[in-house]
Amino acid sequence: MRRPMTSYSARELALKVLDEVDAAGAYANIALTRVVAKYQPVGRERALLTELSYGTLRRLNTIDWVLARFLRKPLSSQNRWIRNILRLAVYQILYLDRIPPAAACNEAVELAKKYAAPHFAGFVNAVLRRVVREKEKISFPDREENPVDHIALKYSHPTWVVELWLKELGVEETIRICEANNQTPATTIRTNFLRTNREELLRRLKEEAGLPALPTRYAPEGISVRGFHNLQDLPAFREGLFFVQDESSMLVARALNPAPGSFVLDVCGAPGGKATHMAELMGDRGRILVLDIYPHRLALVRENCARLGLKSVDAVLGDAQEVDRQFGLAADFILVDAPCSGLGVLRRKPDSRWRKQPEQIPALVALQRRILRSAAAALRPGGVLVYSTCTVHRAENEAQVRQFLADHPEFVLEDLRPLLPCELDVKGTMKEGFVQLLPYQGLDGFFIARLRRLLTGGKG
Ligand SMILES: C[S@@+](CC[C@H](N)C(=O)[O-])C[C@H]1O[C@@H](n2cnc3c(N)ncnc32)[C@H](O)[C@@H]1O
Repeated sequence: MRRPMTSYSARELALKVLDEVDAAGAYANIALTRVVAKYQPVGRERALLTELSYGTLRRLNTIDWVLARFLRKPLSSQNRWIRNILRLAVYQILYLDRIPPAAACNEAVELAKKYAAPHFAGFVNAVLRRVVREKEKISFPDREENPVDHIALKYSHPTWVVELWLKELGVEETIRICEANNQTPATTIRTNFLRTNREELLRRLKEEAGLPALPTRYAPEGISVRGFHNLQDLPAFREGLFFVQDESSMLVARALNPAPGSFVLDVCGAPGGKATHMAELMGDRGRILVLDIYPHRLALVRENCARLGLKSVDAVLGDAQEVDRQFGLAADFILVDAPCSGLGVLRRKPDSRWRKQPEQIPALVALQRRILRSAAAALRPGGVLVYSTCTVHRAENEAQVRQFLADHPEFVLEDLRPLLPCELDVKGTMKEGFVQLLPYQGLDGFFIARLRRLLTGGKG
């Protein structure tokens, strides 16, 4: 067994992750990977490190609001090590029952001495002891009087995201989504049906790595793995037996359901999660052309195809807004897995909710509209187009598709019920041809719409 290189505790390593994110603007997953590579924590310490750093980042809004109650100077003007030491300790005090509050306080005091200066010890101790004493008395803004602040502070989400969901979904639904976004999601993998089957892969995962793995609920190729694991290090990964992918994402290829032997355009296709899935569903027969505007992401498509043993996928540099000029009426199936605001995958990336800005959205909506219009022109009459996003936002999803249909009478929505499990259909829209998947269903928040180009002219 690998031994830890150092005697750094999980809390100290979590502090290093928080500091990289706060001071250097690093992405949490990259900062965590760096810290793990350098200090090599193992087993429970490795799991606790992830829990502490990701948990603190997810709950940042709540933690900072709570701390502000106990500080005279704003948190933003505190010494940056002290700021993150306090955040880390408050996360443990408020959310981790298994860690005694005294242990969280004591270690915070030691970290303050080591990373800031010995004179901070008394201050850190006093603030945290007060948080422990008074935590039961903390009351959030009233839910009825001020639902935006109530949800943003209690469930730690940006105010603008809460406002958007409240307007579209109401209080109950918004709270359910925010709660789900604060849970650690399982990792899911997709069985490569061309090389193995799900039972066999489950057996290998158990035998080779002792992984607690279970079949996923909705996608017949999916396997859900709990806890932290270096899946990429497994022989089964290197042998191309699986691809790491969320279950929602697997359902997109199933909604398109391309026939073996057909020509498929995947116009925003890197790194090839859905393209490789489609190739597997097609028995690697036919041709799938993946476009993307980033060469380094296209290289990942090729790498994934090589590992999974797929020959029917080509990856080429191209702008999805211009496919109409290159492929007039040639494709049998088209996937538009559009760039989007990503509000459906906040549970996956703990710091992503704080990085997004509402000002970015109008340009995305306009880009999606141009991509859809251009892609549609490359579809043969009778062909099928699936539009998908990983967001929960009407303007990018249902409204985008409705606008497209208004502009393109030669397209109709097509019933998704024959293609996707009906238990997913919480809003009852699958018969109309689209579905909004939500994180509280246990998968990423995706939108999927299936459209068919009529054989002749328009509807009227
Ligand atoms: C949601 S991701 C696609 C994920 C991919 N379908 C998969 O399953 O692995 C959106 C992709 O669109 C690409 N993209 C953004 N603007 C584009 C454009 N104008 N033309 C083509 N691709 C674009 C991004 O680089 C990104 O890889």
